[in-house]
Amino acid sequence: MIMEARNLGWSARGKPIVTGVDLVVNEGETLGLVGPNGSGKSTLMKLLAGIRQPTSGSVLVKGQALEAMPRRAAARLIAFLEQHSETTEAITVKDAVQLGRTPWLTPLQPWSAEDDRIVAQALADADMSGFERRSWTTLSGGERQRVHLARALAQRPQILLLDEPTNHLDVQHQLSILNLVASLPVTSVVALHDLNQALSCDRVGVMSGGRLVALGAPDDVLTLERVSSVFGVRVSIITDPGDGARIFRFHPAS
Ligand SMILES: Nc1ncnc2c1ncn2[C@@H]1O[C@H](COP(=O)(O)OP(=O)(O)OP(=O)(O)O)[C@@H](O)[C@H]1O
Repeated sequence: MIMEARNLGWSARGKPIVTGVDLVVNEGETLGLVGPNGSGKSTLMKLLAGIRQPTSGSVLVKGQALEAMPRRAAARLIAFLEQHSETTEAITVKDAVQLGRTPWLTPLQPWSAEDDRIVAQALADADMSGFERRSWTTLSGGERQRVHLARALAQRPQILLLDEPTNHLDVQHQLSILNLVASLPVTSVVALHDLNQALSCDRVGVMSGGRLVALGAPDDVLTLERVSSVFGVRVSIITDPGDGARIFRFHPAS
């Protein structure tokens, strides 16, 4: 286990938004988080990232309380791609990705050729090589998303927390980012809206009404009954004749 949430909760002005989440994240796995709008996925991700303090319970990273961990130590372990990331507008793509190295730089260990290499690799992995000198303001929504991913990769974390990383991306880049995340030697927690994409995660957690209502292997968790009741739709499954994979189709409930 690399990360654990124990009875984790967060309330806003007394209103519970995330309640009683117990979650063990296994080292090396890709854990998908799904759930309807407003079910608490982003709030849970922010709690796991340590940028929101729990109003109950705790998050442990490698057995240590995240709340008590110095920011730099936490940033060496965890990188977070937020759903609505913002970056200072005057910045270039290279500057934005270089920011990912910040937790690793010290007066005794200043910027080096190794940092240049890691930044170049992160840009290549996010398919943004060649954009280094471009100003952030000139990028499209999908390109911005890929720069944010490159920044998170340049952080060389042990845990990647990605909140809707495929947002704004064309299908080719959606697939390449999910394949990349699965192939990296890191632990990933990924909030997703596409349930077909969630099927390819190692495990899936389902949020509903601020609670984690199911957790396990995708086929066990994403049953027709659960998808139908949690998302309020009628669901059917078709099988891809090419590889036998299951594919969800959704229909209005009535
Ligand atoms: N600071 C806040 N104050 C009040 N309510 C909040 C606050 N932050 C989140 N909420 C509410 O908590 C609920 C959960 O929000 P959250 O963003 O975690 O959901 P989500 O599952 O990520 O949704 P989506 O799929 O739409 O991104 C929503 O109803 C939201 O309006």
